[in-house]
Amino acid sequence: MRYLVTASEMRRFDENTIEKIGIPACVLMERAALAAAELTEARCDGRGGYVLVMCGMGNNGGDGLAVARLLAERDFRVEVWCVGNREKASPQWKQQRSILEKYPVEFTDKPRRGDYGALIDALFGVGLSREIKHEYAEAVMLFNSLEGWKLALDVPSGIHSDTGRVMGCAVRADETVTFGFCKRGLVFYPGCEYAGEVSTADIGISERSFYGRKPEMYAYDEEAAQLLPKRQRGGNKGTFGKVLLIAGSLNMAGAAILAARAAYRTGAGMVKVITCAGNRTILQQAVPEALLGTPNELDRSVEWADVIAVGPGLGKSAEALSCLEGVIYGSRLPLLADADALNLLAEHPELRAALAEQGAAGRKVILTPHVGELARLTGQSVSACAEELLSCGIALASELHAVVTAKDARTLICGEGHDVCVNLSGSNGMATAGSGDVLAGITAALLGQGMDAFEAAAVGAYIHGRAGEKAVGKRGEYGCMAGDLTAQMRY
Ligand SMILES: NC(=O)C1=CN([C@@H]2O[C@H](COP(=O)(O)OP(=O)(O)OC[C@H]3O[C@@H](n4cnc5c(N)ncnc54)[C@H](OP(=O)(O)O)[C@@H]3O)[C@@H](O)[C@H]2O)[C@@H](O)CC1
Ligand SMILES: Nc1ncnc2c1ncn2[C@@H]1O[C@H](COP(=O)(O)OP(=O)(O)O)[C@@H](O)[C@H]1O
Ligand SMILES: [K+]
Repeated sequence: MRYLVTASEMRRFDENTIEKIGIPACVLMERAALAAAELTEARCDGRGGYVLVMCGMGNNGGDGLAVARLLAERDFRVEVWCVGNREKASPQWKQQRSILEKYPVEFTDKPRRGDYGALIDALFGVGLSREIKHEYAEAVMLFNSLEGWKLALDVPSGIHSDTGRVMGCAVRADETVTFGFCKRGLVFYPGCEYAGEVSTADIGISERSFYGRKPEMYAYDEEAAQLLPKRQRGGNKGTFGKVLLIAGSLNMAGAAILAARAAYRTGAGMVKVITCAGNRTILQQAVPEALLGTPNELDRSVEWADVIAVGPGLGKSAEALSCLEGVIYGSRLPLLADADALNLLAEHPELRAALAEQGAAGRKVILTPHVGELARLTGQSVSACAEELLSCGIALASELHAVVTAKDARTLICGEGHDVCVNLSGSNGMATAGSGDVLAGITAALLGQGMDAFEAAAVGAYIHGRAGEKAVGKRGEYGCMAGDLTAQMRY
């Protein structure tokens, strides 16, 4: 698990480290600079050569000046390019600048070479507070146009460290070395594309610096796959969760097939699909392992199940609505609502209120909206929801007392009383119809195996993304279809 921090959280941890723990700010800066200098040396194969360091007037620029010094000591030929008004330079910047006087570096008002081995961006870090304009924008553009390996210190200049947005223009780096904790903007689009490969350097700011207030966002790495529910050796198909899937409508059998397969491939003991009569033959052929039922046997099926997933390809017919009413009013089983179940909830405030009441009373509920569904549920525009996925996800989770998997290229898992989990696995080859149905099946299966709703949603999103990465590895970004995801699932 890795923390993802905002600029203000990072500032708080910096201050705690300096003021409460007592590590001087210059020590932190020196350690940051050392990490960057070592990375630069490794990437330049110890060959020396010309290095350009572009520095702003804040502490990010101060880091840059310290890196310039360390590289000059390691036989690099260093050019330092300072951009901005010196009168506004930070105290640490001034200190680093005066130390640098004694070292053999060249100060330039504009880079003139075409053969830099490395270019270091230390214009702005977490202190970027507005759009980049005028001389700064020109500097960023010129920096980007130069050839050579580019390293950003802390954050590529111009990327908003909390959101990943481009503030006017931004440095395109090959690598970013971020200090202390990974900044949120380095994992969100488009920031992650500007950052290149990201590494986090330990500069002496650790969990010790939290002082009771830890970061509010994190992401799982590989370890998420280890969080799958343990499979009892002596178990049988009844032990591993009976998933009731209410999915598919006329001409939409595929959603039910994908979700059912995904649930089985995530360890569900039994999957029963309630779908319209017209889908029976195709479902039985495509997923012979699934049990089948019709909407008029809903009550009996609910009694049989351990978990209910409702919505993929369901449509919004009267029959679909009555199924949704049935699983809300007629059951307190863990419930996952996806796709058309969400669209129906958006149109039926009484159902939504009932679900909220059940969530408050402890029913495990997961909603898995994509941005369009979130827009219907929140009454905002699709573009507003895409821009504000985090606040929309948090608001919906707290209104319904539910876990919300707000799906996008970076899916956010939000739940009352939980920090936000960002899913970092996945690939753009998954932007293909039916990927969401696979996620619904995976998450429902985890819920059916007894996982806590938040963990089921977070681990589900992670393994879904991993399946997508493997499918894309096999079929390519263009060739990947949702069915390839279930084929690649292996734990
Ligand atoms: N604290 C610590 O102990 C440690 C901190 N560390 C390092 O410090 C970095 C944070 O430093 P920071 O807070 O000084 O902010 P930074 O990113 O340099 O930018 C501020 C400067 O930019 C300016 N400015 C902003 N936006 C602008 C715009 N659009 N256009 C033009 N100007 C703009 C702003 O000017 P102003 O807004 O005041 O006009 C100010 O001059 C952090 O990322 C890490 O690298 C590490 O050494 C580890 C220890
Ligand atoms: N570029 C991407 N990177 C990672 N995951 C993606 C990307 N694009 C789509 N996905 C994932 O694919 C799934 C698409 O779901 P959804 O939009 O509901 O599809 P559908 O409704 O067609 O089944 C979501 O889980 C989303 O996070
Ligand atoms: K930077």
